[in-house]
Amino acid sequence: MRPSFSWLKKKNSVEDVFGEVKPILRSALDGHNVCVLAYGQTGTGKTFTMDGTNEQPGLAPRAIKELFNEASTDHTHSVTFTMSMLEIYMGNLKDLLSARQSLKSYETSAKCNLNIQVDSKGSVEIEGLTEVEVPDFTKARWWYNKGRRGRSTSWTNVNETSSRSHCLTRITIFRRGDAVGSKTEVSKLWMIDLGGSERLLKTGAIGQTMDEGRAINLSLSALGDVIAALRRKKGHVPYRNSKLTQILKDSLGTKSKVLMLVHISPRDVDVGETICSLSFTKRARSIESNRGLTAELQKLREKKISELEEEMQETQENCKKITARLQEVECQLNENKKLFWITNENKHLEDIEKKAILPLDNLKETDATLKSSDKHVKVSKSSGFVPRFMTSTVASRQRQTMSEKELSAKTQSIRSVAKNLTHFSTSQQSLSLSDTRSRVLLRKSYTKPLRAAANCGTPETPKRDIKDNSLQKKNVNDTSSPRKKMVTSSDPNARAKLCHHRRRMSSLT
Ligand SMILES: Nc1ncnc2c1ncn2[C@@H]1O[C@H](COP(=O)(O)OP(=O)(O)OP(=O)(O)O)[C@@H](O)[C@H]1O
Repeated sequence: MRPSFSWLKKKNSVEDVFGEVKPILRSALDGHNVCVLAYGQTGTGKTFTMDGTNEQPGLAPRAIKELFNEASTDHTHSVTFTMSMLEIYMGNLKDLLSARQSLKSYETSAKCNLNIQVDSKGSVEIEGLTEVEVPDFTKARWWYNKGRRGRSTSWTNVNETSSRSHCLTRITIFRRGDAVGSKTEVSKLWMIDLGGSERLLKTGAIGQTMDEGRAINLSLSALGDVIAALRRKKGHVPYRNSKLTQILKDSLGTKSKVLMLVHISPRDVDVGETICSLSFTKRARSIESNRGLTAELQKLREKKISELEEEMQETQENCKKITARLQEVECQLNENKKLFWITNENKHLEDIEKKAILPLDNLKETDATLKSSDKHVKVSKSSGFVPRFMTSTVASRQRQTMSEKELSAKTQSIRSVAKNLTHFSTSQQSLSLSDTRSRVLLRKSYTKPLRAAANCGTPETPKRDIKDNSLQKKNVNDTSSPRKKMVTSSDPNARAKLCHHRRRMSSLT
């Protein structure tokens, strides 16, 4: 079950890895806050890399030793160190160097749930956390081993001694110049063994072990969010989303230096987790630091960033206002559209009403137009100025005669329909109907055939209309027959209204 680490031993011993860590320790001694993180899938050797063994010490003891070595070579400053160790277990802070740290239960331990404070300068401090002075490497190593023993571990499918928490070791460096009146510079070196990111199904974690795994995954994703915000140079960095990021607030920002060691598994079955780990660290790597910038340039850069942020906020507010105004205008437009349609509908109905009352006038106009076009054709023909290619052939003359015949048939049919309508409008006026809607319906049913006759291009349709209208004409003229035969409509509503009027009429006569 356990992955093989023989390849790691050969190619990357802890000593090789430490070679990469060394330069950043110098920065810590120079006054920068430094953070060394061991990140990766569970069981890939984070704890081993950080702690090591007695024979082969890990990065943390090596780093502490290196700090003492460097400090001893600095003859212009006096450097002292203090050390603290804590564990973030299920969102709680546990002081690993406290005298009572051996208590396993988090409820009974007084040194649990320590408060995180940020001072006016933005420096993070953990209230009540044990801070021991370490005069030399031997003492420091002793404290470190003590702290390690207090960590919470559990058995999982992947790791027999899986760390169920994040372990943070802090070395605070006090550096004071030998000159009289010189100030003490304080910087921090964090060495962090992060809990392993894990797929709960794979680790087979249940109960409390599963909750621990979930808590670790949550805080790792909070760390990912902070990294993403720093990378995008967002105004707001979500440090407060987890205890881990709250504690590291002053050591993960732009003024600090971060080194992340990624641990991956060599097994094929872990390729998914390996890709996740690598893409996480790729994002972390793309955070731009202020390295190489002078203090003046840094100030300018920060000023510019805050200006741009303000501008962005202003633009966003303007954008909101414009969107609201746009919505208002859209509402107004819809109302206007509705009004327009209502008005137009009424006008349309009025037009229909007018056309139905005066169909003969329109007909006369149509007739006159037809006659004038006839005249025009005759004039053009008699003038004799038609070019040769425009003179009609026998076939075209035949077509023209046929279309003239069709046109005259149409005119005849329109005239007969109009006559019927005149009859109808006269009788309708005499009816003195009170319901205007039924009047409109009646007119509609009569103007339909008229329009159909005028629009239809086929000669059959007018014929049918003529037939219908002649029948209606007959009914109108036939005084002996009852009036109900006079009007027919396909609309059942209109029929009902007509019956009503017919009853009224019969009561009158
Ligand atoms: N380079 C190595 N050489 C020899 N053994 C190793 C090496 N790295 C890890 N191991 C062994 O593999 C096992 C798992 O390693 P370790 O506990 O350090 O993993 P981890 O990533 O810290 O896991 P978790 O996240 O679950 O705490 C341990 O028994 C450890 O001794």
